[in-house]
Amino acid sequence: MTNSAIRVRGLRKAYAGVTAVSGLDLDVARGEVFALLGPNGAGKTTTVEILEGYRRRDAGEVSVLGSDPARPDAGWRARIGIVLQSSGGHDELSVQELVHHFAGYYPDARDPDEVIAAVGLDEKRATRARHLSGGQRRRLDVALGILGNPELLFLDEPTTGFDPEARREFWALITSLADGGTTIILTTHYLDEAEQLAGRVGVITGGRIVALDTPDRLGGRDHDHAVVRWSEDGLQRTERTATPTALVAQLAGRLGGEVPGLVVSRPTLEDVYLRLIGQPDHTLEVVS
Ligand SMILES: Nc1ncnc2c1ncn2[C@@H]1O[C@H](COP(=O)(O)OP(=O)(O)OP(=O)(O)O)[C@@H](O)[C@H]1O
Repeated sequence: MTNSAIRVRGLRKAYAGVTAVSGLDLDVARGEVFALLGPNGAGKTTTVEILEGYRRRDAGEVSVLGSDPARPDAGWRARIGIVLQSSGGHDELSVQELVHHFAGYYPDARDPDEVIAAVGLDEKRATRARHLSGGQRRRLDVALGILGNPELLFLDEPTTGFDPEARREFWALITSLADGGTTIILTTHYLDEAEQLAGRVGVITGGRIVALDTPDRLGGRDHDHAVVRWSEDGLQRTERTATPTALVAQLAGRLGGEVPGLVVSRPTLEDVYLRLIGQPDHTLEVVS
């Protein structure tokens, strides 16, 4: 068995003249949690749908769990879990009924009751799907996505609409799946979510990957200069420097000890991401 979960070379897809994916290459190893980031319309969903076997490509080579998703068979499908951006249906069934019902479709299903507990819906087992809150409905989607014990799980913007506590609980669930060896492809607009969950992130814009690395190294983030802010003579000062420690020591000497209003910051994943997709850097804009 190869160590590759996903291998993509030169993937292309256009819709009636609109290029959605334009020569995308990607490798994801088994056991990785990989986040795909990018602005609206970048080509994430198109790429993921091609990987899932739900959309035809125009050109390129694609292998997912060793098979071409353009020719999916039931055995391959059963090895893949999908949590779509929006879901619905079966609204009159209870959580328990739904999860037990869908478990019957998989050759190697997890225990439905354990799955309900794992997504934190134990207290809602008897509740009809249409009476769940948005965040609870999303948990149910995840329950249905992991029910077949997939080797590869696609999560499309999984925590949209979650409250902060629910997001943390969801992250813990995803981490436990990853610890158990599930390969996870996550698309998200939440940079903190990518940073928390993903071993590597790929930034896609204009239908191709423009940067790919671990969250702490993306776009040269680990070598980026620090921004030092402080107050002096009634003014807010800001300086970007490769040697923040030396600058702070110099300021402490000049200002006679404590440096008023001192903040030293490195670019966040969001700063780097915005730079990569061509948005202006605002980190130096606060000088007054
Ligand atoms: N079914 C379709 N028919 C025509 N054009 C489409 C179709 N689906 C997507 N597109 C276009 O393809 C491009 C890529 O869309 P895609 O949905 O893959 O982007 P995305 O990165 O997933 O965006 P978002 O973050 O908004 O979900 C966009 O310009 C979009 O308008």
